[in-house]
Amino acid sequence: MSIELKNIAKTYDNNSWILKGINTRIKTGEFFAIVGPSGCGKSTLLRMIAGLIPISSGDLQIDNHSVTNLPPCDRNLTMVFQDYALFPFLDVEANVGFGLKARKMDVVKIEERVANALALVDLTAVKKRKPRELSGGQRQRVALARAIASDAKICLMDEPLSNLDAQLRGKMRSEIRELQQRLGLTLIYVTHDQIEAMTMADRIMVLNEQQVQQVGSPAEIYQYPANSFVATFFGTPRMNLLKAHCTQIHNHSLVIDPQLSFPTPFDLPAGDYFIGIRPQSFTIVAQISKANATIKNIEYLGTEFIVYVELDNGAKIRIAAAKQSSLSLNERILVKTPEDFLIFDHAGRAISSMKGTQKNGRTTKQAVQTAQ
Ligand SMILES: Nc1ncnc2c1ncn2[C@@H]1O[C@H](COP(=O)(O)OP(=O)(O)OP(=O)(O)O)[C@@H](O)[C@H]1O
Repeated sequence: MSIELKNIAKTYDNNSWILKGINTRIKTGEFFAIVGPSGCGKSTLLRMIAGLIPISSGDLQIDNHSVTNLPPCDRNLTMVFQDYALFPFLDVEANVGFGLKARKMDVVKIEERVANALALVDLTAVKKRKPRELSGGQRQRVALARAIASDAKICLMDEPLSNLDAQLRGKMRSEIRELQQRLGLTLIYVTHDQIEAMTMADRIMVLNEQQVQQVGSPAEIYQYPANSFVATFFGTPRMNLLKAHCTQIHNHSLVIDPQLSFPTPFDLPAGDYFIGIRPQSFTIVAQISKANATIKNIEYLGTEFIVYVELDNGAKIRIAAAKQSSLSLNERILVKTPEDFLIFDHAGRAISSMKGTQKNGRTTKQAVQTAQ
């Protein structure tokens, strides 16, 4: 079942907008993540889709029919909450079958559906236990089983893994993804965790400052972020964002002074910009004669080092270095201009991915030069 959000907006007090102009179409069978920082309105949007709170303006359609004014029970969807919302006095089986019983479904049919759902999430052995007798991961699975048993084709999940430890979160991520695929669910998944969104979703909607910043596949969002907010929200460690200035240069040579200089393959008007560089895109050369930076801190992460570097102009950058690197604190190094970088205008809007880009085959007479 597809879901369409048409110009949806929300205000709680008729004064300030929590969300505005939210437009998107979620396709049948899609795993769609809604991501953004705390307080950006993710849960509000999900609750409006569920019908738990009213939509202030705009229209919500499921399979091309408006459901904006329908109660939750008529929207053919189910929801998994952050705290799982299990009844403590009911055992696992009764929790999973609760909604079906409330819908007055035939008892034999309920038993069959519950048994199937519990088998799918591997909980048959603990079906007589109360929620307090389960681990966090098992409680999470009961909530999943309840969603599965409802047989709704749309499932909404609000930070369902945030109460679990890192190891279990990793395991549950792939279990949820696998279930979603197997059952052909249209799944809308709210999280503030960019890694969760990147690893699970077919497409991601990034929310910030009341608005949609970008909708795209994980690869599109990572490689072609629409703006500097999206660029720095995704990726670990965070993308470096350096203030830059574009100057006219002469004789096709590039302005190097004082630090890194970035050749732009097309003309840019003179002015202020930001250069975005992933920490993995830098290379460091331990070459004291041409050094342009100093190592200020080194973090060992097992597979790589994160090296915190200060360029001689005072700009601070994060560099991901291979674990074989032998670098030491306060060492003078040469940071080379990376080939792979993004350019944003002064307001943070992406101008272009620069890797391999060449407009009209022309050599540029401009360079974007980092400034502090
Ligand atoms: N019932 C309410 N009345 C008034 N304001 C509310 C209400 N619920 C949420 N808000 C406000 O709406 C904004 C968005 O809240 P929401 O819970 O949707 O954000 P979120 O992105 O899900 O945050 P988090 O990741 O921290 O859960 C916040 O500023 C919050 O204070």
